[in-house]
Amino acid sequence: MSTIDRTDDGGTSRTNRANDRASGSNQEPLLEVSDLQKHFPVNSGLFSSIRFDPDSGTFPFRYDQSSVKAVDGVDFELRPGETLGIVGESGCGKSTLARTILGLEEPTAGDITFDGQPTNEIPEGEFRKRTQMVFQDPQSSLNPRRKVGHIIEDPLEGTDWPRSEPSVRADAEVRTERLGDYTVDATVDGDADLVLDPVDGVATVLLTVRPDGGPDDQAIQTADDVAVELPWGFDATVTVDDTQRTIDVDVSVSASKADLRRERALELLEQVGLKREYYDRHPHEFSGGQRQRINLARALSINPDLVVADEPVSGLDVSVQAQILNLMDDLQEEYGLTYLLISHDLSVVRYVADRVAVMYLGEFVEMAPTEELFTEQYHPYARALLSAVPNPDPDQPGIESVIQGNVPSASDPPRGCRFHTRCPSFILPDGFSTEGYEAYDELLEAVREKELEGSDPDAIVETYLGDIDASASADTATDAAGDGGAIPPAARSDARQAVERALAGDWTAARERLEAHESVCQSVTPALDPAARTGSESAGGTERLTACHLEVTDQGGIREP
Ligand SMILES: Nc1ncnc2c1ncn2[C@@H]1O[C@H](COP(=O)(O)OP(=O)(O)OP(=O)(O)O)[C@@H](O)[C@H]1O
Repeated sequence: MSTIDRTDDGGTSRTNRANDRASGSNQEPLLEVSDLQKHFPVNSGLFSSIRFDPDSGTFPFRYDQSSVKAVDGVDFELRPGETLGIVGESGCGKSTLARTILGLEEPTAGDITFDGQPTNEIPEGEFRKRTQMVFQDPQSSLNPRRKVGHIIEDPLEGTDWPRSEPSVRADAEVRTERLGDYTVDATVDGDADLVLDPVDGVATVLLTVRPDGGPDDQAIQTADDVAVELPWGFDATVTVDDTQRTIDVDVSVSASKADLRRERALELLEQVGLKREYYDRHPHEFSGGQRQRINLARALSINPDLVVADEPVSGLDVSVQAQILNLMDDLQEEYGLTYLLISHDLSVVRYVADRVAVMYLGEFVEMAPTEELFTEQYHPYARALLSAVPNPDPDQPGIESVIQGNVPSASDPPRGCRFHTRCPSFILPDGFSTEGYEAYDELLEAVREKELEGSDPDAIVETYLGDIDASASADTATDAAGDGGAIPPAARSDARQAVERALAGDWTAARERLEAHESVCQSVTPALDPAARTGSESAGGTERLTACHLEVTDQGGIREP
């Protein structure tokens, strides 16, 4: 599988710019996401939600309220001009996170703040103007029946750009060239904001006034001797008062809204490396890379602050991927864009992201500056993921897992650390061998499910834990328990008592007694906290965050499950 090489043309300057951005990390965040959750109900219809349950009392049915926990408690900040990459296996919740941030999905819980304001308090139109999404598949996200120029203009129409606000005062900022003693007075009529975005309610029109033809101002006798340069869409009427040595310039808007949108689309086509003549063509006349350029032009048309790109180069040739990523980088520089970039392809994220968040089953498990994460991963899942390879099958994009076991269901994620069922660094409780703990855990699971068979406690304990000590190797047994057993005596004794309680019908007490010896990986959900190990602080001062009990700080670093 080929990957994008960061050292190709432009790579060095990109790295430097990323460092510059990192050094600006004391800026206020553009986006703050706090404990964000998005759960989808498993059953949406009334009848499909009703489940047979003989334990439900007189009416043996219950309402199934289970849900897919697609995003389940995500926190992060994104600073202006920064690129945060999000990686994780297929189905871990990346797209749902992006869609929820942009308001395309209603959050189940949590807060999203954009430029200091909760997004649910920002008028929808205003938020739409400042955020855009670049979709995964440029083939399907471009309407084949429409001209690309019109496709690029869509967001402009959607946000009613340019907005006509004749009441907005317009200032003409005059640049004069070689005009000596002349005073230039400029007034702007009408909808100056049609052309230039008003800032703080004042539209600014830059115009350059100079003598037309002659080397000095003595040549100015009439308006014909004055040249005025204006932005596209403006006209100027010039009057020269030679006795007072004043040149009056009246500026008016000459273009219609449609003209202005068209001009903006043409400019954008050029900016994304396409020709103005392409305006009238249709999407099928373009290659995949060109279509993604059109997508970018459309996204940028309304000058957004935040662009969320979900698999923006998926399915493109590697060389074209690099061109598109370089273009995104250039546009970021030019427009001061902030990117949230989702990709299953780790080389893509490495190429453009300043920081990377690794996502697993709806949660972030590690977040770090890109190169530091790629150099050393602190979370076992991040480690496993970075040794995985992208799936080369274009019909099945996603990360082909090299991690043992299946991804657990997002509607019933494991307790504690969600990765513990597949974790190669699972923390065994004191005194247990691996085999001993697996047997103990099976007994605990049977008690949770209320599925113990038989009535003799000793026989039941024997069934689950009986041959562990015998089958454990001498080394394992000695190392694990220190007393020759693979299950510590206290746990074995508690198991016996737990089974007795269960047989007496007190399943809760039985479960709690067994849980007293549970691994911390199962009993406690690790928080995404600064890693405890030396060097957890990156060179740029950004903390490396990791949700793993192996990285617990002195202050605790755990949160309630
Ligand atoms: N509208 C929905 N209704 C129900 N479940 C959904 C919905 N959208 C997503 N899901 C589920 O939420 C989980 C996360 O899906 P999501 O598409 O966000 O993951 P992803 O990481 O983007 O995956 P991929 O890389 O394959 O696109 C999955 O279990 C998915 O089936």
